[in-house]
Amino acid sequence: MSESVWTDWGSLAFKWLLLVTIPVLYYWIWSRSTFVQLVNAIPGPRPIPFLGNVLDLYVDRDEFLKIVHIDWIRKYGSIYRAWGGTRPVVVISSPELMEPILVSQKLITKAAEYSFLSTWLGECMFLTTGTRWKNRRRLLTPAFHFQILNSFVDVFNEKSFDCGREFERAIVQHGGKEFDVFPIITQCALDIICETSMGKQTRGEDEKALYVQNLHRIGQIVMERGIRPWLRLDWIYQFSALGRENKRCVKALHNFTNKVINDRREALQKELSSPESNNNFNNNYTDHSSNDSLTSKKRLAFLDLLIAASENGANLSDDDIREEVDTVMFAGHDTTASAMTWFLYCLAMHPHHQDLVTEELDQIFGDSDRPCTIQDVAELKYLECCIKETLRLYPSVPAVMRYITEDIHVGGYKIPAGVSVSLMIYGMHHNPLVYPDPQTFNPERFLPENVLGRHPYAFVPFSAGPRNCIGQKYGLLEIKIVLANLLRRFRFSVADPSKPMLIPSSEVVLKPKHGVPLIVSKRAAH
Ligand code: HEM
Repeated sequence: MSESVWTDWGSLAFKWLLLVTIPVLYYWIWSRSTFVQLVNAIPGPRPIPFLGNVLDLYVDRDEFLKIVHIDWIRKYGSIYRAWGGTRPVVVISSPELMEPILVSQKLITKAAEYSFLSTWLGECMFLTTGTRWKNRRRLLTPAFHFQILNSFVDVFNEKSFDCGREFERAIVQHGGKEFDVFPIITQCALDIICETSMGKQTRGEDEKALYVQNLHRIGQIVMERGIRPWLRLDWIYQFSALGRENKRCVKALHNFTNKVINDRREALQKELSSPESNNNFNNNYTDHSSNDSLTSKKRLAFLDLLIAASENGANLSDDDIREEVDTVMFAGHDTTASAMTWFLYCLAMHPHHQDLVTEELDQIFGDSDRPCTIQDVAELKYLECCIKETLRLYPSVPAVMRYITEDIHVGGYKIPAGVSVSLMIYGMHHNPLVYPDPQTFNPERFLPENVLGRHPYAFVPFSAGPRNCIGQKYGLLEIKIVLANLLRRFRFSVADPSKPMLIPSSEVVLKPKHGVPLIVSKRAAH
């Protein structure tokens, strides 16, 4: 063998040695850094080099939820850490430890994991931070003012009556047997957000079905990407099957919202150019940061407010508008649809509590078919307890995450800047130290006398602090009116009440993995 062959072999072996040695050396130095030592001072599952705890979490979506929200909290306590490759996440599940992070005016930056949503939602209010977030939040807050919400009550009633008619059709179609109620409720919630916040929209059934299908899939894609660290890298992700599917879903979702915006612009143009128009639209847009303007001018609903703002000099491009519309279309119906579906499921599994809700409804409405009013809503106390207990057991958003921008101390540990913190709403709501017998559906937990003494951050389905849910009041009002109208007319039950309660699938919004099959029957005299 010639000398040059040996030299080639030698240089190849040397290159391989370097290729292995450099990452190992880098990892060894990194693992001794103060950052890693501080994170590892917090208890948590044992990580393996380079992969961290990824293999522990390479499981099905419902199994994932059980591991991170139940098993590891039980094992390591209300604060634990886990490694997604070389990225740490500190996981918190007690009200005392969550409070300082939720109320902080500084810790308002979303964790890097949210960037998986950015091909779809761009730099919308939900994802962005700093001045951009503050400006957007201030611009959009008036669209959720109680005067606006009161004007939506008719739509909430009308759409819940439509939903009732869908249920009647489905009862006949399924011969009185079980059927999945989730699609019917989702349709109702989507119609409501389209008609309230987006102006009157008449979107076709196929179009809406396709939107919901793509939305559902993108929620799953984001979770799947989150538990595969190699897919965090955009240049790998975009060529992967999941990345290509992501692109297809986003295109379809944007098509839908672009049509929503264009149709509304056209409708407004027609209104403005009609002889009866008194050009209220542009006159009604004001910078709501001044209190005078709050009282002096009529308010605009969400999309009208965005369009008016862009036409009146606010710094809002067409993409900016689409991103906010995408966010509110999704956040404003997927969350309420999930909450209403889980509610019907909980009452179907617990007929005694359903009886108490219907007794309350019968006292207020009797046999009348009249719509539900804001005054009725205030009287529906037991219904509200059941809604809260549903949101405790099945919070539509199971966790919120923050990026820690400066070192903080929580629970006796120093969390260094650069870490992601996950605030486990689902985990805390199921933590036996916070709620005794947490798996049991018990709406009495939310009677005023039983709430006394409970930590104010023990129940946070809408998050809390500066980045809480902007649509909280909207969502609760919608849920109450729709559910009141449905329970006035229908009874919900399950074929086999002895089955254990369903475990949800961990997605951006908590979903029933295989739908929620219920038996729906018409109540006597309704
Ligand atoms: C059951 C109903 C709802 C639940 C449980 C819920 C829950 C939440 C939670 C937990 C957050 C904080 C997310 C985070 O920090 O990552 C949030 C934010 C948000 N929600 Fe809701 N939501 C609901 C309904 C709605 C509705 C009806 C709308 C709009 C019509 C809406 C719009 C938003 C927006 C725009 C944000 C981002 C706020 C910001 O970052 O400043 N939500 N929601």
